Amino acid sequence: MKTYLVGGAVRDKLLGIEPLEHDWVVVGASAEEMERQGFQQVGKDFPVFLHPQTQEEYALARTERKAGKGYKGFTVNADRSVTLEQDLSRRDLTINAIAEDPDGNLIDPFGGQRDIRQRLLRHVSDAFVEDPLRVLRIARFWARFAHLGFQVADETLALLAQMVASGELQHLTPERVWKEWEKALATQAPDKFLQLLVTLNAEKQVFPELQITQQVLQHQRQVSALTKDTILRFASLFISQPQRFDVAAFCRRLAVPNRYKEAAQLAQAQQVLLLQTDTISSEQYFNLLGELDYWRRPERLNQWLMLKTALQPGIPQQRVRQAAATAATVTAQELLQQGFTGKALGEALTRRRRQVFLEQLER
Ligand SMILES: Nc1ccn([C@@H]2O[C@H](COP(=O)(O)OP(=O)(O)OP(=O)(O)O)[C@@H](O)[C@H]2O)c(=O)n1
Ligand SMILES: [Mg+2]
Repeated sequence: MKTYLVGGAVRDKLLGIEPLEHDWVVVGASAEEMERQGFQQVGKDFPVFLHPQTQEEYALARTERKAGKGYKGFTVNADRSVTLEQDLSRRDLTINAIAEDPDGNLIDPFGGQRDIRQRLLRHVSDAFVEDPLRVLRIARFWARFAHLGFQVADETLALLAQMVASGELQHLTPERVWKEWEKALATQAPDKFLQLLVTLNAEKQVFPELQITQQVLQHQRQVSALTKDTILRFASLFISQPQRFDVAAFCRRLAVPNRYKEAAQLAQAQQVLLLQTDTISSEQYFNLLGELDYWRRPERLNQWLMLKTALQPGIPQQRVRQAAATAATVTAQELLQQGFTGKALGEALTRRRRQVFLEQLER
C-alpha cells in the first residue's frame, strides 16, 4: 500500500500558496485494510476515509464511469489493482492531477506542471464531460486563479460549451450548485465565476432568474474589492435586479442559507438609495434606520454601509454609525417614566431618536 498527496495541496504548493487542506490517495489497499488501520469511511458512494489522527481525507485510488443521469449515475471501481495513473486520469484539470510521493517526487502524467507554468486550466481527458458540475468548478478555479494569470485552455472552453449545450447542467442539484457558488464567492474574483458562466450560457441552466448584466458584474467587483464577506458579495448581485425579482423564492429554490437571503433582500429593497448618486440627506439616513429595522437589528446598518461605500466611497460611514448608536440609547423605558403610553409612546420614541440622530449627524 502506498500513499500520495494529490489534488489542491500539490497544486497550491507548486503555485507557492499555502494549501487549504490535504487530500491523499491510497494505492494497493482495500476498504477493510483501511478500517483495520483505524481509518473511518466517510463517503457512502466513494471509498473515502478519514485519518484517525489528522482527520484528513484518504481516498482509495479509483476509476469512475458515468452510467446514468445526475450525480448518482457513476459506477466506481476501487479495487486494489487500480493504479495511481488511472486515478489521476479521471480528475478534472491537469493542474489538479499531480501526485507527490512520500519522498517528494512528483508524478505528473498529464503535464500539470507545464500547465502551471503556462497558467492554463486544461482538462485531463475526454472523460471530463461526464461530470457537469465541472463547468461550475472550472469557473470557480478561474475566479480563484485569474489574478495569477490563469486562463481556460481553448480546447477546455470548447468542451465546457459542449457540456452546457447538452443541457446536463439542469440535472445538478441546488445544493451542489450553491456549494460551488459559495466557494466562488470566497475567491479573489467572484465576478469571473459569473462571467465565465455567462460566456458559456450556463447561467441560464443553473440560475435563470438572475440577470447578470454588466452593472451586476460591476457591483460584484466593487463589493468584492472592499470585503471578503461572502454574504455581502452575494447581496451585491441584487442591487440592480428588477423590483419584481423574487429574492426569497430564488434563495429557497437554490437552498441558499437565510443569512445570505436576508442580506440579498436588504440589497434589493434598498436599491434606490444604494444607487442614488446625489448626497444622502440626514433625513434619508434617519428613514433608512427605520427601513432596516436598525433598532432591533443594528448589524443591518453595517451591511448597508458596506454596500453603499463599495458603490460610492466617501460616505460618512463612521458618523452615521455613531449617530445611530447614540439615538439607540433613547429607550422606551425612560419615555414610559415620563408618562408616555400606547401610540403616543411610539411616536415620542421616534421623535426623540430622530432629534438625537440629526443633532449627532450634523454636529
Ligand atoms: N468534480 C471533481 C471534484 C474533484 N476532483 C478531483 O479531486 C481533487 C480534490 O477535490 P477538491 O478538494 O474539491 O478540490 P481541490 O483541487 O483540492 O481544491 P481546494 O483547494 O479547493 O480543496 C481535485 O484536485 C481533483 O483532482 C475532480 O476531478 N472532479
Ligand atoms: Mg481539496
